[in-house]
Amino acid sequence: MKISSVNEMREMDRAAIEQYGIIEEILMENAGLAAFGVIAEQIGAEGKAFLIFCGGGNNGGDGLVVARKIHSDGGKAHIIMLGDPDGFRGAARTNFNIVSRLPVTITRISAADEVRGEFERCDAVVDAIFGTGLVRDVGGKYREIIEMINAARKPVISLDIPSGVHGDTGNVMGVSVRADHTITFGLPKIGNLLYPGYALGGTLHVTHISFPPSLYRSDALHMAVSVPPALPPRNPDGHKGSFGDVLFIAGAAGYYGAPCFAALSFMKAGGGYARLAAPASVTPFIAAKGSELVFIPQKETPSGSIALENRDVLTEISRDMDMVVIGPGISLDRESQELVREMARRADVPLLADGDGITALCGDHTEILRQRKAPTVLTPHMGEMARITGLSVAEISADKVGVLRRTAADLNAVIVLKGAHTLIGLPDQRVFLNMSGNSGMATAGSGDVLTGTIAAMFGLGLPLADAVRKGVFIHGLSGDLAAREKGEDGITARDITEFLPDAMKADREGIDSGLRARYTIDVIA
Ligand SMILES: NC(=O)C1=CN([C@@H]2O[C@H](COP(=O)(O)OP(=O)(O)OC[C@H]3O[C@@H](n4cnc5c(N)ncnc54)[C@H](O)[C@@H]3O)[C@@H](O)[C@H]2O)[C@@H](O)CC1
Ligand SMILES: [K+]
Repeated sequence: MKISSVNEMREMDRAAIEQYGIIEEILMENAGLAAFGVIAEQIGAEGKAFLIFCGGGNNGGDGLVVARKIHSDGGKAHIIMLGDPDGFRGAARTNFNIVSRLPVTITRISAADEVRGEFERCDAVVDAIFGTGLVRDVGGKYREIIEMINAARKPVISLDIPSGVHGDTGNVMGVSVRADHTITFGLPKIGNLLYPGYALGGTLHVTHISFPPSLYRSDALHMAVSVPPALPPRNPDGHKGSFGDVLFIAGAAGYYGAPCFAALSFMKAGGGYARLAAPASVTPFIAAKGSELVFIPQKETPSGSIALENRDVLTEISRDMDMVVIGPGISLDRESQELVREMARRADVPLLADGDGITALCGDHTEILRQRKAPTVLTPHMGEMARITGLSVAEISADKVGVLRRTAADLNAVIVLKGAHTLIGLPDQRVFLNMSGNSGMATAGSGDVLTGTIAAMFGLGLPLADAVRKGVFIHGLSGDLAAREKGEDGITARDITEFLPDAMKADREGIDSGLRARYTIDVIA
């Protein structure tokens, strides 16, 4: 499913109206009707009392449609007008005129306290205060009302997006409604799916409000929920080289975990042949944990990191590889950092840089990436993304998708921006949002497991961009399977690695309905 920005959704609304003559009243009716469907299913309508908080824009207009439907189906709708109804235009005005003639209570309030007592008498709250038109931080009576809604402990249904969440970022503009269900219109907006917005929305439902598919599936929409292609079948006649031959250049004195998790995860996720080039003195420690790996002990710097003088041998080996992974635990040693850059210049096979490997390629050195002929994959977390782009974390957070899109295109790299709902940016400007995974995976070494998993997907034969998306998905699935067994609190990188075979099996044989529901977005009429 595609994901839309606020502007793209405005453009779709405009196109629906102008190109197809689907007038605004129809769109708003569809929106309200779908929302009412969820309300009827979750709460019921007949004999139930609802508080419907409406702002002064079209989101409020949607709320008025819901109020009409509730009334029509035998429920009690009490509309609380926060905005000025004189400001309603178009379809919202039409709906306000209708509800004004119905025996529906409309209370216009200037202070939150005026409705404090109402919450006790209602069965559920409809949040139609702000939608995609939210432009500044929420304050004054709006803030108080939102805090009151959250404190009331009644079921809350948000229309389009929880009021207070920004549609393009998922960030909270001062304060936000916390909903049990959100019905979003047309397509999910970025803010419905990025945290914290995603978590604040409860269960997300999408209705296409009768847009034709040519609009909501348009190629002009660059962002989508990541649904990676199926795993290629394993060749029954294959040998270890048929499932990927990957060189991992990783590790330093004191950093045994990262190289070990990266290379072992590659094996656990179905990869064939992992060669690990780690400092000679570190190799025996890793070998004790992973005798399945093939070791290429490296000459060391005085600090115990991989020395630059290994570059020719590593370049030679890289020629026969399907992929080179560089960076997990490689340290910030000056020589090792230079080695990363040298390998990025020299490796003419796909290169995946992670951790300290990314650091080596930031700042003035990004030019090396632009000049690479073979594909590059980078797997930064937010801090590393800040280093790559020269922006602050706050600046990225204010436009995560835009920054990712521009950077992937600029560096001609596939960039995995790690976090809850990891984003994958491709050089052709497309951005995918991954739905698997959980908070327990925010743990040391988790990124190294991801690196190995992506390499394995490539080794199994998926094209690079698909392999990256699949790797991100399988990594999250593995974490979800681990969490189901152990709970989210205690998951370690080792658990994520250990569950990779189960994740692969589940992916091949069918993911159970509980998890599948979490990974897909509910579409309603
Ligand atoms: N054709 C369309 O455009 C459709 C739009 N729909 C609804 O329309 C919504 C967008 O409508 P609008 O663009 O009118 O915007 P909203 O209804 O989201 O809100 C805009 C209103 O809130 C005010 N506002 C913004 N931030 C504020 C703040 N921090 N404090 C106080 N007031 C603030 C604005 O001045 C404006 O009056 C969507 O989210 C969706 O719910 C749906 O009806 C479907 C069709
Ligand atoms: K809302």
